[in-house]
Amino acid sequence: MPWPAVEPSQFIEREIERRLMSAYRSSSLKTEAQLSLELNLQGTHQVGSSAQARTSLVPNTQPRDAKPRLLLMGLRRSGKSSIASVVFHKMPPNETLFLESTTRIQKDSIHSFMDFQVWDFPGQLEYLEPSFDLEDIFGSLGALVWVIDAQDDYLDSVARLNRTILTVQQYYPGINIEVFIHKVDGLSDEYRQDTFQDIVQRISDELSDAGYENAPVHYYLTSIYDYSVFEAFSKVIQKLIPNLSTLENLINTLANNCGFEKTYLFDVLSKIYIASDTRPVDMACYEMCSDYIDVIVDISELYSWDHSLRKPKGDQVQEAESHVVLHDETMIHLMEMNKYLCLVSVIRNPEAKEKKGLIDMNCRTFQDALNDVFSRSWEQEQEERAAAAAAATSAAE
Ligand SMILES: Nc1nc2c(ncn2[C@@H]2O[C@H](COP(=O)(O)OP(=O)(O)OP(=O)(O)O)[C@@H](O)[C@H]2O)c(=O)[nH]1
Repeated sequence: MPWPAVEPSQFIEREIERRLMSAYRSSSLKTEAQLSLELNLQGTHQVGSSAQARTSLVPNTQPRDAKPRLLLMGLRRSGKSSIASVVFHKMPPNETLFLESTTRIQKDSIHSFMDFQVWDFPGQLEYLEPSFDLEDIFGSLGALVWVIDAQDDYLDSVARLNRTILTVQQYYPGINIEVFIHKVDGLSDEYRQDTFQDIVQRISDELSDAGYENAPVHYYLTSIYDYSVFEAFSKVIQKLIPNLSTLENLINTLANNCGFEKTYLFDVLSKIYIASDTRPVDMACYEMCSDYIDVIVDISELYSWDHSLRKPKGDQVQEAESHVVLHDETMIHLMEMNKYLCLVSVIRNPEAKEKKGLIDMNCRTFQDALNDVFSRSWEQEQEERAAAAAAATSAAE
C-alpha cells in the first residue's frame, strides 16, 4: 500500500496531534506499563555522565565489566561532541551551536541494554604521539568513529584518519573503523554523493598502497539535523552486540509469521535500534517508528501524575503496549520489551486491527525469547539493592 503523499514528519505531526487529543479524552490511558516507559525517559536525563544512573542489562556472553568503548575522533569542530550530545543526551540539534570546544577526553558511561562507553576526543589531541599509551585508548574492544566535516576542506582529516588506521591496524586489527561523513545537511544530493565517493576513494587508495586491502572501514553520511546519525549509530552499536544474529532471527520469525512490513527493536533511551528484521531499512518507516516512541513516552508523561480520581481499571500489564492505525490503514504497533527496549512494527495489512490479540500474543512470545537471550541481571541487581536498602533501614531502626 502506498505511503501518504505528505511528508512523513508532517503526517506524523498531524497524527500525533489527533492521537494526543483523543488520549486526553480517554481516562483509561494511564497504565503501569506506560509509566514504566516514562520512567525510562526520565532516566535519560539522569543517565548523562552519571555512572550510577542505571543498572544494566548485559548480554549473557560478556563479563559484567567488559564495556565496549566507542571512540569519537576527528579534527576540531567536526561535530563529535554534538553527535554524542544529540544521540545520548537528547540535546536538541540547534543547541549544539553553543557547545564549547572539548579540551580533554570526555568519558561517558552509557547504561542501557548493554553497558558501553563513549569517549569524545578533543580535535587537537595528538594521541599517536609516544606520550600516549595506545593500549589505554584502543585496548578495549569497540569502534573508532571518525567524524569528517563534509562542509569543510577534509583533506587534513582524511590524512590524519589514514595515519590513525595504519597505526591502529598494526596492534588492534579487530577494531571497527566507522567513518561519519558529517554535516551533510548543508550539501546538495549530488555534492553529497561526490564527497562520499571522493573520501572513500582517498582512504581505500591509501590503505591499499600500505598493504591493507580489506581494512574494516565503513562509511556513513550523517547529520544531527535528521535521523541519519541515529541510523549510523545503530549500525555501529549493532556490530558490538554479540547476540545480534540471534536477535535478527527472532525478529525475522516474528515479522514473517505476523506479516509485519518492518520491525525494529529500539533502545528507548537513545532511540538507536539495536536489531531489526533483515528486510531493507526504509528511512521513512524508521522515522515513523522512532517518532511513535516519543508519542508514547509523552502520553505516559502526561498521565504519570498521581490523581485521586484516577483508578486502575482491572489488572494492568507490566509493559506498555500501544498501536495506532493511520488513515491508509497502516498500523504501527509498539510493545515495551523490558526497561530498556521496545519493539515497534509497521503492519500494512488492513485486517491487522481485527487480529490485534494475535499480534500481541506473538509479540509477548518474542519478548520471552528476547529476555532469555539477555540476562536479567539488571533486575537481580535492583532486587539486591532494594533488599540491601531494606536491611539497612531495619538495622537503623
Ligand atoms: N550543519 C551542521 N552543523 C553541525 C552538525 N553537527 C555539528 N555541527 C556544528 O558543528 C560545530 C562544532 O561542533 P562540536 O560538536 O563542538 O565539534 P567537536 O568535533 O566536538 O569540536 P572539538 O571539541 O573542538 O573537537 C557546532 O557549531 C555544531 O552545531 C551537523 O550535522 N550539521
